[in-house]
Amino acid sequence: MKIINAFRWNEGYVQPCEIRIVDGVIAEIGHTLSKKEEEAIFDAEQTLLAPGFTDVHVHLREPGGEHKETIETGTNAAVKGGFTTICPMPNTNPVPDSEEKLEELTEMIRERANCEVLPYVSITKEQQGHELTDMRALKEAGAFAFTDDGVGVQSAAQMKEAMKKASQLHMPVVAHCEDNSLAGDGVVHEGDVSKRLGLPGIPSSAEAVHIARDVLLAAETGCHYHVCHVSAKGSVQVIRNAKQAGIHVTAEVTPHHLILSEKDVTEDDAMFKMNPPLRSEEDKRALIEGLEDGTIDFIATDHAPHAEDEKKQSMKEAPFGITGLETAFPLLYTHFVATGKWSLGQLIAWMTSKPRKVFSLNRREIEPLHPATFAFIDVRNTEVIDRHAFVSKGKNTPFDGREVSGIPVCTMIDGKTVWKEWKEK
Ligand SMILES: NC(=O)N[C@@H](CC(=O)O)C(=O)O
Ligand SMILES: [Zn+2]
Repeated sequence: MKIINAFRWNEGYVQPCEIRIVDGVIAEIGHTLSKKEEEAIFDAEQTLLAPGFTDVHVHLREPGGEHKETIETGTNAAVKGGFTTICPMPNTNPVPDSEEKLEELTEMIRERANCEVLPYVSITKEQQGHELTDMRALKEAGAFAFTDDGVGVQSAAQMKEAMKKASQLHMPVVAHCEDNSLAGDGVVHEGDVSKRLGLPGIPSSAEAVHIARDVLLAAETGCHYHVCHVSAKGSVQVIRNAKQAGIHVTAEVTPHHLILSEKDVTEDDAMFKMNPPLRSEEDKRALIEGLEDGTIDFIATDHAPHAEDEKKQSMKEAPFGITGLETAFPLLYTHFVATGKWSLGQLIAWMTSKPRKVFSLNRREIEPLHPATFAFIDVRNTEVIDRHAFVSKGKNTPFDGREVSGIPVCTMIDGKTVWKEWKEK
């Protein structure tokens, strides 16, 4: 039994609060609680309490890519960033595409993870786009959802078949939307930046065409269709129209697509290489507007760690992807909340209740009977992002050197402290 003494966002205001935790669960909340003598007080140093964040799009690289990240280092990065639930993508080696492989992965997670990890499984075997996985068996083995993230499902017929099965199983199909015939060998957005740097471009249509195709298939099959990392204005328009037509489509956007654009890509620097690429200022504005009006449902990081030597290569050579777990909240807080564009409540919802609702996960609120699973945020001090200080193995970020506030300094899961930056008094 202990009492946390902190602040929380409540009915539109930041208010001081005290929370009594009994057996890892919130038992009572109030302005000042009457304390029993034996109760320990956890003084949260005037930090702000949020429910632990949920990120439904991360790459943990284990098995097969342990030089980039492991379940242990990736979940450490998660809890350092205030995340307590993360969903790793199946583009690992091997791909979790069978019951046995999913069970092996689940066992690794049980042994090595430091937060809740809900693994995706693939839509097609080895994510090759040839043969569908046994979706029913995978659901029964505990899959979170189906996706071939890392690549788009190129065949419309195959996507339709997958959606039909997923719909019968009441499981979402989660899509990395990219038509390879349009994306070609592009490495940056096709537009100003590809011309400026003389690099092959990925047009916005490579994404929007897949989304347009898929929302029609979702309408036909009744499937819950979720779009990964939306990056383009045309994609937002297609999703908005589909939602208006009553199609069950949901979507996520990353912090980097909300904060950066092709304008920030000033040289051939692979720290700015990710898929989908940073697009135009107009696209960025459409993403922000789409999130604000509910067309885009929530934020996901697409945490994509890579090794230093891989990302040292040129744009043409280096792999796509940047890390996100340790920088997401501070960047978004600094950029949108500290500037008054969003309320703290909006940002917290886009990182907790909204993704959890879309994927039918248990609610996480700061309310009695909910688990004591929190992110403690320091909103008074600022810090400079130092990629070398990341606990993730991936140091690949375009945000190195940025000054931020809103820093997660402690994370608690079921009443247990799993990450803390300040010293016990
Ligand atoms: N987003 C990326 O740029 N890269 C991801 C793959 C993906 O999410 O598409 C990766 O696995 O590295
Ligand atoms: Zn992807």
